[in-house]
Amino acid sequence: RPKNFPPGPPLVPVLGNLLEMTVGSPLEDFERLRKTYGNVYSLFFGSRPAVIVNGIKAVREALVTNAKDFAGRPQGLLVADLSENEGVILADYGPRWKDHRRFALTNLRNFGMGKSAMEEKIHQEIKFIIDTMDENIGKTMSPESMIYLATSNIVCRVLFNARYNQNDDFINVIIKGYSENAKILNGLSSTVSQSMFLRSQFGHIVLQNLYGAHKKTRVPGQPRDFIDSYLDEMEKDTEKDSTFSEDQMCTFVLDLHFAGTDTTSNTMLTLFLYLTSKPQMQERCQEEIDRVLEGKDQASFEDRHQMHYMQAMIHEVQRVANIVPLNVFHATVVDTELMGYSIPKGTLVIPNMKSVLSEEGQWKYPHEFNPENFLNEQGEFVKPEAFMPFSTGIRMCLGEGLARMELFLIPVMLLRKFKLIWPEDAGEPDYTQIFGGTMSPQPYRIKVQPRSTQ
Ligand code: HEM
Repeated sequence: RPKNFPPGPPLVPVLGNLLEMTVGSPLEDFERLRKTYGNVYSLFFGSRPAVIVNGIKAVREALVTNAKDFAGRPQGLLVADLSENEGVILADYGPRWKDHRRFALTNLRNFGMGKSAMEEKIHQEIKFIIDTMDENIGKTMSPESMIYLATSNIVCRVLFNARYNQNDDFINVIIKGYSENAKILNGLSSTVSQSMFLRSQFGHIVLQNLYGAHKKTRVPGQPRDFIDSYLDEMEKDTEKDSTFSEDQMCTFVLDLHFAGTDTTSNTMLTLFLYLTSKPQMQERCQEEIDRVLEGKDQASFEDRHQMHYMQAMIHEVQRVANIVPLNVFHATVVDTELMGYSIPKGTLVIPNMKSVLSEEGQWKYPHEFNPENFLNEQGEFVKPEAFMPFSTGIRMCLGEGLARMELFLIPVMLLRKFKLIWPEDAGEPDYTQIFGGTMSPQPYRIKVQPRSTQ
């Protein structure tokens, strides 16, 4: 270890600390090592050093106080190499990332994020979910593909001004590939061919179908969606060192679609798992929803301020679901310091989000599922500082506004109409998660009944 580098377990030649890690589920290893070496420690994956950052104090010092120093993405990991530093999620800190992040934020807002225009897009998709659930009344169903389709379509409406059906190629090829891709996004395991296949398929679909069609029908300066806007930007920015290009656009659009679909749907699926298997909590949400929405056709995002328990339930699910458990890996862009240790430029940095989302001292009930974690003594919704499933600092999730709208409107509208029942023959609910770059719940089925009050 370099001088004043964070401590860690002894190194084995060639392997470094790889023998310390359990393949497929390193989260418990990270927690065990934290107890021995403290909140900032180091591990060597082969010869590559990594610093694991735990607990709110250290995570904030890295990602907020020293935000720029820690805003890079590791280079030389398999998946980052494949995307050749394109897109936004894995792009290293620099002009290309900055331009595209700014473009994404501006256009998400222009196409409705945080506004009623986005609520409308979400409500249109909710109608399709309700139709699917109506068709399944009295039966048991797996909610997985229904939820994936809805979250994918909400992002597609913004990116391409389009939605897809269950049988479209787009959904079959892309969405099914995501569960594999999520596991390799951080380069933890290496189904590289899968990722390459996915990227080339997606590139093909975007370039051949969407891009071509957009080019023919667009009116410059009057963008209908992200792709039109990107084309405007490419025309505007004709300087040699422009960071906007056709190739770049493909990865960028894939990034936004992937980031917006996989995370949101796995969170939503976890929410439905808890709502279905904890009927008393479900009923308490429904009482609140009925009271606040009385006389209204549909919920609006503003209604959340009157729905303290529902909000607490959603946030508690996000806390325990810990959907992006090791964040997206960061890297230092200069020689810097963290909690008194020296961290050289280019070091891989892994913020361990679980260590914050269940940190003792930050939560009333750090180790159990309990919406009271987000309620004060008056029963009002409060958000503790340690709630950071979207990360924090200058690289934090740029789709939080959209995700929060979906995570509120979809369950509220469904709980208003349907009772979700844990099937009698389903056995005990299994809350253990499947580990990956994005965590997912174990597959489960629900039984759907119309609400008697409706
Ligand atoms: C529940 C849903 C979501 C969760 C939990 C989530 C979480 C995260 C996390 C932890 C990061 C890494 C931040 C960092 O590196 O410090 C991230 C990055 C990102 N997210 Fe999300 N996200 C969600 C939904 C979305 C949605 C809906 C979109 C867009 C449509 C989106 C787009 C992105 C993008 C583009 C990045 C990369 C930002 C950058 O590198 O500068 N996410 N997200």
